[in-house]
Amino acid sequence: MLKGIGASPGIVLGKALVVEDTQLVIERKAITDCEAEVAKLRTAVEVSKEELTKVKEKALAELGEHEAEIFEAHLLVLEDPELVESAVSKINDEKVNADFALNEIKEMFVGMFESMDNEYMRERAADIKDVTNRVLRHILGVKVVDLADLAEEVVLVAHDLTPSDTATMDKKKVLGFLTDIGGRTSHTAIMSRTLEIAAIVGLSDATKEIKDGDFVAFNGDTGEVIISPDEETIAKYTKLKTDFEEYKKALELLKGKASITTDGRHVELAGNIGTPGDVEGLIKNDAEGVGLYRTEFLYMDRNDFPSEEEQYNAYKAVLEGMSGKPIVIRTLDIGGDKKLDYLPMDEEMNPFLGYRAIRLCLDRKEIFVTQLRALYRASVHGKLRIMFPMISSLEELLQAKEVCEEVKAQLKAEGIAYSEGVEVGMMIEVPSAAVISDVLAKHVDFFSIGTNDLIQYTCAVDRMNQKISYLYNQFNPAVLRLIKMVIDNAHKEGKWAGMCGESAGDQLMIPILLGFGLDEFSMSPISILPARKLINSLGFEDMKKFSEEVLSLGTAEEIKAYVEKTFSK
Ligand SMILES: C=C(OP(=O)(O)O)C(=O)O
Ligand SMILES: [Mg+2]
Repeated sequence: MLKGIGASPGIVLGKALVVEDTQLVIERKAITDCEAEVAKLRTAVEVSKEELTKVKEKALAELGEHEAEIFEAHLLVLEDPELVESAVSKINDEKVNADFALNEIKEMFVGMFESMDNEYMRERAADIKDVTNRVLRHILGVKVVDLADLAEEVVLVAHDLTPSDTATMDKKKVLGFLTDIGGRTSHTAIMSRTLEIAAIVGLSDATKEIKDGDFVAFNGDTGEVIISPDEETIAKYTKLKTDFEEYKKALELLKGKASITTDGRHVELAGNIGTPGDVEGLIKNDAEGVGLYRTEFLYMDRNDFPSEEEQYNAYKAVLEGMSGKPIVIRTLDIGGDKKLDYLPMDEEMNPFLGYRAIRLCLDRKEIFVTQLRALYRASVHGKLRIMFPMISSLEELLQAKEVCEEVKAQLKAEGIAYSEGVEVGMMIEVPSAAVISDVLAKHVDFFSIGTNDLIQYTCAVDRMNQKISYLYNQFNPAVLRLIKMVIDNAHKEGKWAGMCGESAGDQLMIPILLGFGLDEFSMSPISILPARKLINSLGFEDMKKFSEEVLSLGTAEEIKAYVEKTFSK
């Protein structure tokens, strides 16, 4: 049995597909039949082209133009005669095997592009490497795990999954994810919840312990994986799976119902998304709005900044897709662990404490202005709320708001329409902002508490570091006091307070947050109906008392135990 961190609920029984970075072994061989080697190369190129065309069409249909662009770039590389014909000449001139010839040409081009003083060209090197490796695998007969074209239903086992893996894979065939690294708030974990695919992350050596084709059973809630389970275990997991499916059916009945406590307090249950494509999941789960649209995904996996028009279209799609429900769109939160290939940044000792998010946007104002123009232009298509990430002082907030005013003035001068009703708010994820939230509340329409970062900054504990993850605890009394303070300060100024960190959708945190008076809870779409079920069963007045008791406790452990004891009833 393996134990990791339950990242996305669900009971899964299925066959494992271990996604490894297969090392290609390429040797120089003297050959006599050049024609046969050239044919081998050409066939492999054709097969790769067919594969890429299929993947591209699929990405275009399911995910949109931007995701499909990666594959278009790969196809262009294969269609470039320079690459393939150079390899053909090498086979004929030097009498060498096809894989060796292609690999040499690859190395030459990659070296050339990598040494160029141009970010875009350096990026091309990665495309050439990727696509030629695909061809090489075909020449060598190395099994290519094409996540977009899976033959049967599988449980993906990987060291980690990249954003392009999760973007391109065939979601209908993927029963679940098991990864070696990651925590509850890592990319794979967030993605698995968005896609509603059961997942366990942080398993340490799942890729070593689980062999390709092994039958596995796992529980995405508890983080337990059983490799080659016996009959009794299979029966147990099958029963759990049925129970889970019944629970999901009960949740279905809550669609269209209000999120209201037994004594009549309404709250808003919104969803967190990364791309316009995620709106479908929100509608399916009856979200009452979007509480966090992480726009950085628009900027990732590409060669240059997205244009104003491209951004406008993405924001418009979300606003329209949610038919007038409120949509909080967060301005670019890049830096820390989220890097852009085309935006070179200095090495930093502490990237999470460094040049990121609003700091970067205020410094590189042109990036910020383009995004804000797109946002205000899109505002006429729905109910937009703009939110700034990582604000740590009043000065930063005022500067960011000033840029909004400049953008509005620009649009007005150009005769471009925007809505006057756009709310402007900020995330509370830095302790200094929480501490002066009484002052900040006067200048915003709302706060949204980002516990993922607030916990790491309050407790000085890196949210990605497994070794100290025992210190990363949402029940930490210091964190809870800050949350309560922020909500109270918002309310004193007549503003609303929400939360878009992972804690907002946590069944053990919801009773406390409700008692603190949180107005909006924004979470992974799959957590919405379970949250509604819970809230509908709780009394606001009872939770107020309960949360006061929680605040009187001294340690995270005591608090967690107290919540568990109270709600296990
Ligand atoms: C929602 C948050 O932002 P992110 O997870 O994108 O850093 C947070 O910090 O809680
Ligand atoms: Mg954050």
